[in-house]
Amino acid sequence: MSITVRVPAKVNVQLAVGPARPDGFHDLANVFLAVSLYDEVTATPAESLRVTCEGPDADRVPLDRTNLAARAAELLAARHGITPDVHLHIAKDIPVAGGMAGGSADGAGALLACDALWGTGASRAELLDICAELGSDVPFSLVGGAALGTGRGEHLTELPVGGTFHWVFAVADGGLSTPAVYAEFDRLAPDVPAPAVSPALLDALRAGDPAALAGALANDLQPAALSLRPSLADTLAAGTAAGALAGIVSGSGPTTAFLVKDAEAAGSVAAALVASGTCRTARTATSPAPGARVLTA
Ligand SMILES: C[C@](O)(CO)[C@H](O)COP(=O)(O)OP(=O)(O)OC[C@H]1O[C@@H](n2ccc(N)nc2=O)[C@H](O)[C@@H]1O
Ligand SMILES: Nc1ncnc2c1ncn2[C@@H]1O[C@H](COP(=O)(O)OP(=O)(O)OP(=O)(O)O)[C@@H](O)[C@H]1O
Repeated sequence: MSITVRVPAKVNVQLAVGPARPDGFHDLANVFLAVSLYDEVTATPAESLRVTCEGPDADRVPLDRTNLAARAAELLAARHGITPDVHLHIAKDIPVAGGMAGGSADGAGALLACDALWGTGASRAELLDICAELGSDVPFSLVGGAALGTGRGEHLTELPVGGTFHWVFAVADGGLSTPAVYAEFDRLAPDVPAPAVSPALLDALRAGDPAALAGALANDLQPAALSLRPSLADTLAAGTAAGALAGIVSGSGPTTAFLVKDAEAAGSVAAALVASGTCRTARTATSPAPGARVLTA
């Protein structure tokens, strides 16, 4: 028997970053929106813990115990006195190291798949607790939809969304290291206030109004990502010149996200971005998307 779980990528429509904390993390006001690009994680009983991966970026995904899917299986098994003898296969469609929480998606997906396979019956609260242990973005991968993340991003409050938003994602060559981007943020902005969520942004989400959301998009990590990868400014310029309502670096980058008015605009902006030569490829998607879901039982 196998269990397959589908998990979405995310974009941060607001990422307000506070000062570095004593534990090295930063307090955030992090407004997550799940988008319709998905990884699938399949869990199958095996002799021992094993991870495999397929997809265009599969060669950049670690297959050892550092993979967040493997770590999720180990954490759940340890809590329930089980040996994590499972084969986890990742069908990867989310850009790797792109600021779209691909590794986090696989962690949440493996957790849900192993819970179903082993019949551990973990409560939602226990699953969210394990997700937070795996990484700051992992609880949102489980929950999906739209949510405000506080603390280091792991404390979630679900948010209402009044319509469908259309996006184009420009995928860059190579990745950016999340810790390196936060370190560059500290270097560029050593004195920052406590992070606060924007009421205008919450209103735009609730109304499902793309023009209002475009005016409220904000990512405090964007200057740091641009400092480490100056060519991202060309990608942002190409997307807005092609008619996007707004462009922003997705999370810690280097993927850039463009909000567009409808599906037709998404197609033309994606084509223009590819033709501009400022990105490796462009993907279209919509939001909100559901969180981690079991597909087969
Ligand atoms: C940039 C975002 O993707 C926005 O959602 C997240 O804040 C990053 O979340 P993540 O990849 O799950 O990050 P984690 O695995 O928890 O942490 C990786 C590293 O990122 C930095 N980090 C992460 C989250 C946070 N609130 N403050 C930080 O400073 C720390 O250097 C940490 O060691
Ligand atoms: N299942 C996984 N898929 C992809 N990368 C993984 C996975 N598990 C661990 N990693 C490691 O994590 C690094 C970051 O990959 P990931 O795709 O999660 O980045 P990201 O989308 O920028 O994350 P975030 O948006 O949460 O900061 C990779 O370079 C890889 O070494």
